[in-house]
Amino acid sequence: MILNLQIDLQLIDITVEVPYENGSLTLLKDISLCISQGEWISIVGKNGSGKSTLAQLLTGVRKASSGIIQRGFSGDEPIPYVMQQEMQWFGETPWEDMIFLLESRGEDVKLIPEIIQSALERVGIDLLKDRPFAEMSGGQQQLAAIAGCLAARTPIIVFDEATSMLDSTSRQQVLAAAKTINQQGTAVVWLTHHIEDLSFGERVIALESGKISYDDSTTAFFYRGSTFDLNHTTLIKTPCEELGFTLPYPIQVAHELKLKGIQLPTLPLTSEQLVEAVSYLVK
Ligand SMILES: Nc1ncnc2c1ncn2[C@@H]1O[C@H](COP(=O)(O)OP(=O)(O)OP(=O)(O)O)[C@@H](O)[C@H]1O
Repeated sequence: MILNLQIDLQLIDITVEVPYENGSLTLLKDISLCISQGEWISIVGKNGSGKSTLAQLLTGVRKASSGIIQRGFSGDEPIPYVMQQEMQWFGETPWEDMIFLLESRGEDVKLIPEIIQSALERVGIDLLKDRPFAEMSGGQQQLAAIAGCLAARTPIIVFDEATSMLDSTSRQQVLAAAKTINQQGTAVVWLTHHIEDLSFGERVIALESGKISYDDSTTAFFYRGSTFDLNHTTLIKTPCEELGFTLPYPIQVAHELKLKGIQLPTLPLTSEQLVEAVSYLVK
């Protein structure tokens, strides 16, 4: 595998077009972005904005019509792609799949069982190691995919609306497992239209009609530019609101407090962070 850990994965002026009726349809236009090793990037956009097309481009499932992709630290192996459904496996069970994955990456055969067992335990599905994927739930399959990445120490993984169909417990399990591999150094690209998911990463890229309309920090996405008049009418919207999404509840509360003249010591993204910021004020 060719890996250059110093170099970002770069998309430069990428356009994706498909044949449509008598001409062509542009799905992505002038996309330029860099992904660094170990980053967690959230890509957000409404239905049809081009998120899956971008995910397919990053994972190599789809080719660009024009532009350049420099794979940098992500190397030349296929990038794991976790979706709601129709995941691709090399074996019938997690154990078989991970054996294939590690052998194909040249891992020492004697160490493979221990590495797999440890990865399965870390994401909490060691008891399902011999269960056929066809008999596993969507969340269990996603955890199996994450265990594979953990075992193989893959440099990057792409999640495309992966948790949309999961109940809240499975969703939290998948997000926590994704955070584990990210902390271990795997870059995570998390595509979603669930605005609450964005608090897991520090950077947000927003897509609108196949173009990048925002690429900056998560905090700025929820707080930048927001000003109100005395009737609570928004004078300038945040990038999140500009995109047509409602601010998550803890962030709405922080904006309301600011409007009432109460400045929190930090800008919270989650309920837990809001509680912490308010507790600091009332100490
Ligand atoms: N092969 C194709 N031919 C014509 N239109 C296509 C094709 N593939 C995708 N599209 C259109 O391109 C747009 C972007 O699709 P894409 O699946 O990337 O969006 P998305 O942001 O992932 O949407 P969603 O959140 O609904 O999954 C959509 O309007 C879709 O209908």
